[in-house]
Amino acid sequence: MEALFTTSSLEMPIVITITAVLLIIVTILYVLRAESDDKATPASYPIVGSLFSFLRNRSRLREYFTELVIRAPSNTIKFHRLGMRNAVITANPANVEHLLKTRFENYPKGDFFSLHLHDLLGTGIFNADGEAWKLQRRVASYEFSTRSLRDFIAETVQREIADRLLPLLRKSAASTDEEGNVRRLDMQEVLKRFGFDNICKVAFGTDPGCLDISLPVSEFAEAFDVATDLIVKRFFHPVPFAWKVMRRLNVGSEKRLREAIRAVHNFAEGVIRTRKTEMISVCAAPTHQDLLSRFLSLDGSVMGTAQKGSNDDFVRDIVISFILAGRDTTSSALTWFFWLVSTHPHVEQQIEREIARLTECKEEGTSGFSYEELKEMNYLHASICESMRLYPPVPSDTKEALQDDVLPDGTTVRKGTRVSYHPYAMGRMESIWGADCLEFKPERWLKEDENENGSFVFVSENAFKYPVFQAGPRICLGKEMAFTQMKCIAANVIKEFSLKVEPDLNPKFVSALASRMEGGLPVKVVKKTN
Ligand code: HEM
Repeated sequence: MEALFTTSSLEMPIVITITAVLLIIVTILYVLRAESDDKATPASYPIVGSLFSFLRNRSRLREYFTELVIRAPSNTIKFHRLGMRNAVITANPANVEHLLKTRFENYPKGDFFSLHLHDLLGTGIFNADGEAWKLQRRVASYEFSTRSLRDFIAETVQREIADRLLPLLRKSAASTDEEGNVRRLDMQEVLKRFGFDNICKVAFGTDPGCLDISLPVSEFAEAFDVATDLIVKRFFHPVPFAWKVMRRLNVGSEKRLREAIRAVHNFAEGVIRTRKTEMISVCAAPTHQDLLSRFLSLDGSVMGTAQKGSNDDFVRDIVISFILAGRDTTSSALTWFFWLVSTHPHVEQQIEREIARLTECKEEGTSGFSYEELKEMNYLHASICESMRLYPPVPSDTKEALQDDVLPDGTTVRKGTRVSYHPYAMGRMESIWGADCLEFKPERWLKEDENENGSFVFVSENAFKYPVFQAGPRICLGKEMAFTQMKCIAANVIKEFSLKVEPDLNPKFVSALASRMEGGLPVKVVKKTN
């Protein structure tokens, strides 16, 4: 009895104290939240920041951010998260121009991004700022001149299409199951393999032969896949920087990542050694004029100004960066494009008409398309742009402020803040695209040709309203190459085949370094009769 009495006499004050403390905390949180100066900021609390909002929306973060920025009065939100720096996300074109052009020097990729990707990319262009970036940009730009693009289409893309892609699709069209139905093919996987073969030829002059299913799967391609998937996980870990501890202990995903990176580096270093020997034995005249040769031909002193490690490591990093930048972006764009075309038959018909018009004067037996013919395909160009508006291969991109700043819409940015622009949200904004912004309408990119009755020409959109390829000094270096390659594939496929998707397919947009369709794009390949 006495003991009981003693306990309850102690319990009461404890309960009261805990309740009072909780009430005070809740009140402080509420007041601080109400005092937050921001427009459509996710609910934020001291110390934990917007952690609860993120946890609640963790399975749909991109959609959540899209809703928030579209709702925000100036299409910009601010937040912070436990253990992370303050962050801003904007879908305001004036802010995007400010970040990517006007105050370009104040918004590099920054340490946060670079730290996460350094093990795989080192100081390659995709992960570099300052002098290292400038040098790579200047040297690599020759690889993307009009002349190089013309050769690239004729020698690389057309060959991959004629020798591998079209035979694979013909085989698929003829392959039936026990009930006589055409078997389905994962078009996303096919396009991904095409992209990898292609970019390896541009960067290295080597052909991993991923699209040739008679060859064994390339170890390099496999290791590259594992390495990129695992390194991206570092950004999405629930506990920021937990990956660093795992890396130190060499356990779990970090152990597998280390092995995959080793395999990627070994392969790249092997190619570099072979090429150097070739260059010496043919008196410094490289047999291939690809990115690798361009960088190996540079004077060591030029490289020395831009990098810290050995020249060979630097060249290796550069080449790997290019493979990463050019690998999944075009396949992602084309996967969504083919799905949209197959669900919008009038768009497919318009593209067919455009191809027929351009090929009617061609000599009998001439196959493929020249660089000039591809340039004239305005409707196809508009359809690809329209598809990337709704499904951008890079749905958002982040910079880091070097100094305090104020964005054109008045948002204050503290030094070290991570500022992202959001092409995915921007492609869905009425204020930019009008009331029909959620519809797939290639026509919005076309206007009547003043010189030719009944013809239409493509009209590009302001790059800061449509930053799908980024914009300003760091605009995607492979933009023209990507368009020529995508148009060449699309025109060849649509000319010969229809890709049929299940009518009730409701694909999910997921993103890592580049976006993709969850579960792939299963299609029935049907050969056209014409
Ligand atoms: C549809 C296809 C493509 C899209 C939408 C796209 C988009 C982008 C974007 C948004 C960036 C900026 C990324 C960042 O700084 O974080 C970028 C950079 C870059 N892209 Fe592309 N890209 C595509 C295809 C290609 C291809 C085929 C190549 C060829 C090699 C390529 C090479 C590069 C390079 C080298 C950079 C870095 C440029 C720099 O930092 O100066 N891209 N791209």
